[in-house]
Formats: sequence, C-alpha cells, structure tokens
Amino acid sequence: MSQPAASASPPAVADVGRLLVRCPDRPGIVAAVSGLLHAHGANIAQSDQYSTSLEGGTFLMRVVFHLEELGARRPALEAELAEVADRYAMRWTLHDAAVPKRAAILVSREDHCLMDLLWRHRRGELDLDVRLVASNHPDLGEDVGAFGLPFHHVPVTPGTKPQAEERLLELLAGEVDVVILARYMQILSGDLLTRLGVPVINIHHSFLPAFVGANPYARARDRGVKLVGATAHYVTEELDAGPIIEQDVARVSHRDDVPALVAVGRDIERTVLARAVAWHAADRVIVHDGTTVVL
Ligand SMILES: Nc1nc2c(c(=O)[nH]1)N[C@@H](CN(C=O)c1ccc(C(=O)N[C@@H](CCC(=O)O)C(=O)O)cc1)CN2
Repeated sequence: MSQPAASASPPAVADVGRLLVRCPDRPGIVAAVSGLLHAHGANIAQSDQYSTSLEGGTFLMRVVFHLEELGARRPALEAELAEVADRYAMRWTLHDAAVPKRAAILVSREDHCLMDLLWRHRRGELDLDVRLVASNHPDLGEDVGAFGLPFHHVPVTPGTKPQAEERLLELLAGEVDVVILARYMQILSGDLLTRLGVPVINIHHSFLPAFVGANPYARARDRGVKLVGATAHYVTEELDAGPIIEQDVARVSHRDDVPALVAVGRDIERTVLARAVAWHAADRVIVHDGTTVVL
C-alpha cells in the first residue's frame, strides 16, 4: 500500500524555508516560483506539486529551500512573493523550518496516542513545540508531568460544557498553532473551533467514513468487519467529517471480540496520528475541497 514517504522533509536546520502555494493552474507557475527563489539566492532542496485537473484545476505546490540569512532576507523575499502572487492569483504561506509549531494535546482517559506522541517528541522525532496537555479527566496528570509538561484538568459535564470550553480557550487561544485530539472524547463546538482559529487534528478509531461517532469498535464487531482501522483528520463542527489526513487498517476475524479489536486498533491509532501530526508539522498537508493533498 503506497503512501507518502514516512518523512521526506529534510531535517529542520537553520535557514530552511518551506513555501506553500495554491493558485489556479496555468503554465509558468513552477518557473515563476523557482526563478524568484533563485534570484534571491535560495537553493531548492525539495519541490512537490499537484494540479487537481489539467483543465481549469487548482495548482498546489510545496517547496523546501535553503537560503543563507533567511531571517534577514525574508522581508524582501515576501515582498516579491506578493508581486508574483498578484500575477498568478496565488495564495501562499512561508514557514521557517527552524521554528516548530506550538502544539497542545487534548486527551480523555485512553493514553496510548498521547504517550506515543510524547515519547516521539522526547526522542526528537516530532518537530513540534508541545506546550501543554489538557484533559477532561485527571487520570494522566502524573504521566504528563513525567515529561516535564504542564497538565490542565478541564472537567466537562453536559451542564458545564460552555464553561469548560471557555477554560480551554483561555489555555489555547493565541498560545498554540495546532491542537491535537489524542482520543479526546468530547465534541468541540463550532464556536470553540472558530475562536481557536488554528487547525485541530483528531484520531478517530475507525476507517472513516465507516462508524462515525462513539463506540466504533463495538459497532464494527456487530457488523462482522474483516478490517479495523483508524483515521486522522482535521476537525470540523460536523463530527468526524473533516478532511482526512491519514488512515490505516489491520485484518481481524470472527475470533476477535471487542477487546481484541480495541487492542489491534490502538496500534493503528497511534501510528496513524503520529504520521498525520508529523506531516502537518512539516507543512506537507494542504486542504483542498474538503480533502487533503499530502505533498
Ligand atoms: N467538532 C468536533 N469535535 C470532535 C470531533 C470532530 O470530528 N468534530 N472528533 C471527536 C472524537 N470522537 C471520535 O473520534 C468522538 C468524541 C466524542 C463523541 C461523543 O459522542 N461524545 C459525547 C460525550 C462522551 C463522554 O462524555 O465521554 C459528547 O460529547 O456528547 C463522539 C466521537 C472529538 N471531538
């Protein structure tokens, strides 16, 4: 099963920029962007592009480049990018690979996805600046503290959901660039998502679009599935309907009861979430028309 390379991005080093481009497809875009980077003294290390259609499609491009003194040269580079963008009706973002995205992780009681992310982060495998962990249960506070990270218990009950979301916003709004739901089992309101204003990545414990919502493994067992899976997706107000970033599956059989399905699923969930988070951290995921392109 082919999939984007586990990590095609060069190591995050000084003076490495990542440029993401989106515009109506037409001839000359690659030449215009590469020519601009060359004119500013940049050396392109990686370039990936995709057009949604050869006729009237949208052109998506990700360029990783090295430019000495990137910080000092960035204003002039961005000024000329703005001019090229006008010519090609281009939307673009430029990221400094030396500045990891600030992240918060939300969790409930299941620890496998959270711990996997924290272990990878501690080993330096996850290019993120993990700022805090928050949970609607106190269970994992000690485990998080062992990683030297702040842990915030934000209890949620049906009658206190608005107040809990206000507390989450106090902790997160303006403080992080991405929020990761590592089996966080509370539905986030559209108001919270809007006020957060940053991408939220969720791991759903089924191969979406099958078994949206709660208790997917029990429903999968009742259905007699021969595969179970996990799906990492961006979070939207509609439950488990956001753009899919990564998925994977494993074979199961009639011999597997629900606990066995849950056990098989745990390994899939944590590896799928880790891959999705790593790709997001490396600016490899572009959302287009409710789906994603992973360059
Ligand atoms: N706005 C969104 N919020 C969340 C999403 C999402 O896609 N959009 N994904 C969920 C995670 N999730 C499945 O992956 C999920 C979580 C919670 C529920 C649910 O029914 N929760 C109940 C309360 C459960 C409890 O009290 O423990 C509820 O919130 O009413 C279904 C699916 C994370 N949030």
